Amino acid sequence: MTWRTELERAAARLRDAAGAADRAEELLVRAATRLAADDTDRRRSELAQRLRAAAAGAASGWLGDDLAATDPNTPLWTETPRTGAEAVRVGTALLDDEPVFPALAGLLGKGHLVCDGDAADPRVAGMLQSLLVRITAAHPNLELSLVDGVTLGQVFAPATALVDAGIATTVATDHLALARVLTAAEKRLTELRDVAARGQSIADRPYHLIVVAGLPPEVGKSTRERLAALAHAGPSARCHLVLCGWRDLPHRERLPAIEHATRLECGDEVRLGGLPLPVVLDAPPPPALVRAVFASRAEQRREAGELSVADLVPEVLWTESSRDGLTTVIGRDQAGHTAGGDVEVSFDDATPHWLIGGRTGGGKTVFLLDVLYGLATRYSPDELELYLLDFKEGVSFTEFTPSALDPSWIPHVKAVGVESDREYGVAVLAALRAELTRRAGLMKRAGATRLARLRELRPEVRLPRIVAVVDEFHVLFAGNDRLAGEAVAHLEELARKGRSYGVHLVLASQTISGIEALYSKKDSIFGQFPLRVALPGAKHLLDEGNDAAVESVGQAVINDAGGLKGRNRTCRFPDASSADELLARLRRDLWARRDSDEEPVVFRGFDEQHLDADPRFAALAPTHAPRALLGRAVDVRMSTVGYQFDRSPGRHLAVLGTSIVAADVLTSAAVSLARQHEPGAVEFHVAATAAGAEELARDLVEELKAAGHECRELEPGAVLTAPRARPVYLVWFGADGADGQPGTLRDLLLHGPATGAHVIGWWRGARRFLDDIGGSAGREHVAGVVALNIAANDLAAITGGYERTWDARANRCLVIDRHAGTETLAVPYVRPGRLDEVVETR
Ligand SMILES: Nc1ncnc2c1ncn2[C@@H]1O[C@H](COP(=O)(O)OP(=O)(O)OP(=O)(O)O)[C@@H](O)[C@H]1O
Repeated sequence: MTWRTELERAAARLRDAAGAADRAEELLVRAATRLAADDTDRRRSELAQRLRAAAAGAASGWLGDDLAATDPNTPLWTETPRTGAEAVRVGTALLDDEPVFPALAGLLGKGHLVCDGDAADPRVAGMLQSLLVRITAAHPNLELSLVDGVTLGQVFAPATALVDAGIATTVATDHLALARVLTAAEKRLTELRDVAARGQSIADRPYHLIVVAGLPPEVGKSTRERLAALAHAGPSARCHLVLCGWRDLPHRERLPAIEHATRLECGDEVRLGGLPLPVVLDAPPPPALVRAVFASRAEQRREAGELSVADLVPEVLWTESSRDGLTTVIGRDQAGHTAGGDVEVSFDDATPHWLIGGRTGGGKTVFLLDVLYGLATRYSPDELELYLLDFKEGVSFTEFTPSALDPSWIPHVKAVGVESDREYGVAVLAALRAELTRRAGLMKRAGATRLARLRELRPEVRLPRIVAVVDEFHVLFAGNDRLAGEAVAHLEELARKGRSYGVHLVLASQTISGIEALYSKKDSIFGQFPLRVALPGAKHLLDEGNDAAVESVGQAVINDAGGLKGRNRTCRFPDASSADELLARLRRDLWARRDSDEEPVVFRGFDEQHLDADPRFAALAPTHAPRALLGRAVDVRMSTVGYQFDRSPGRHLAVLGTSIVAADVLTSAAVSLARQHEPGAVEFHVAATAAGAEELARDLVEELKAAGHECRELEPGAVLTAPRARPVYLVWFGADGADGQPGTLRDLLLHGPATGAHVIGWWRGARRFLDDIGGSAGREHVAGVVALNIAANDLAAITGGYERTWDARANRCLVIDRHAGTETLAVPYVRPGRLDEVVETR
């Protein structure tokens, strides 16, 4: 073959390989006719030059220049090369041992490069290193997976900076790690293909390049077939391979075909694709250049990739309308391990409710904080209200409430439960359900079928969308008791109707059983949560067969179709837990714009409640219907729980249980009653027959006297016989045994109220109390009971013998008013510091 034919063919191959050197052939033909036949050398060099120029057109700058001559300070490209620049230089074509033009292979955007030699061959190693520098310098948005089963990662050692910056994965050196690379690539591929199938463009997604410097020795048939399948499907999903060491071995079955590939054969001579000329592969680039390129790309990526909560909040606060839904940015798309576009999540007709799952420490709290700050900055409190419930130990939502250090709060937040009781959770759900009913009524009357329409018809009515977050929601179902039943009923109703009325639920759980609990309750509930957020360790959250998952904290799979395969989006969200200052600033900005000073109700299950801190105590004044204040109800507003005294028979109060908290309840009752009587109008008799209560009784006497009231301390033996000149409250610490005069006690219970005499007594033993009041026949004589640490069956005996579910626990009491027919779970008022002193026993 003459050199001319060779060059002509070379030009043709060059065009094929690079796809953009089509002018080369044309130039060649023109040159050949113009030049004299005997002017061989000149013609040859001119043709070679033209070929070089043509090759430069196909792969210029970082993709085609001689790296040995490239200045390390040459700027990296900041934009992905245009379509048509798919060629990259791998070496130089030789003619008569002279380098004539760059040898190019079509790679990103075109196909794969497959080489029979591996990185154990220094020629291949040099080429790979050079290729990596070229591609890294030319592509700002690239994902790399590196595999080296022959030099144990040595060939990629210079790329450590890329690994550190998350551009490349850790080099896989064995077949297991290779399998992981393939699994990740397959997932990414499926995800992108699904996006494309939905008609969305994937042109802005990063390329994924898998560079295999040599296959690990254990690689079997299935891995080879997976590689071939990836090669087949890869280019349409921006995935490309550089596959070295791909050669048939003796006594092994033949390798599967790799489609879309340019072949590189590394025998004595190196041949590239159909190029008829031998090729000398690129040598390793100068180390200074490698370092400069990798370090500056890594730096750029780190800067671009840093996601902050600031990226989630709008520049101007509260500009959005929630008429048709709520939408916020949660993070950046990440189909692999590099950053992409913003990912939005919504509460709207398509995704009215969300389900979030992930293991402990999987980032659930941080994800929720990101969402809540994103929403609270976009929508004003007239557009959005928040109810936040957390059933575990933790401080997740206290972030939104006033504290000793920072009096600000997020004005959208109506109620926050931290380590809430299930009862509190059920109360919040019940309140939301009542709101549904209210909205349903409004809609009916207005003739609207959608919230958006109702808002148009009744602009004067405040109708914010409501988002209720329930963290560790499965706690609600624990026990499978009456409360669990109520919780399920509320959740079902809210999930089913919330969409129409603008009430949205976010249920989160860190346990598999949490999700299963919901699933097993009723399929219908589970199906009402179309937006699924799978954090690391999430199980059973997505559809069977949808195995999308993330492993690193800070990432989430977001699926907007009830977990359906093909609707996953992998995203990265910022770490709100390391943005204290920013969050505090946002909170204060939002707070400064509030138009109401109503603080969120904060229910912390472990908090003591103090009478002095209750504004309703401060507001007490003399009245004809005095009410003893006893504690704060476990309800949405944490209402004050009281017990009213009037002249009807049985208006007495018995506090039952061995806990010293009973003494505090008595004190609160007496002190609050004292405020409701003019001094001199009533008398307080205080008796302490329970050991340990003397001091408390004395303190009470002091306090009542200081308030100007008549107050007598009664001695044992004279408690029931002391003369009563005017209406009297007998505050009795330790009434067990009725001071040896149960008959007198019964008489007082029966006739006292008519003359203004009421007993407020602490009985340590429930059975003793029952005996003292004359057994079950005397039940009606004491209408008020505060149950502390007494057993459910004892309480049942006192109140009427039916089955009850009282679950005695520290810092809770059950306030029963038999006349009013009410039973209220409450946190009793205690003396400050009381809970630090006592270890309650049942
Ligand atoms: N997006 C993120 N980027 C970086 N780190 C994060 C991110 N999200 C969470 N983390 C880290 O993980 C830690 C645990 O996160 P988080 O408290 O949200 O987990 P969790 O799932 O709520 O755990 P638990 O349920 O045990 O409270 C955080 O303190 C934070 O350091």
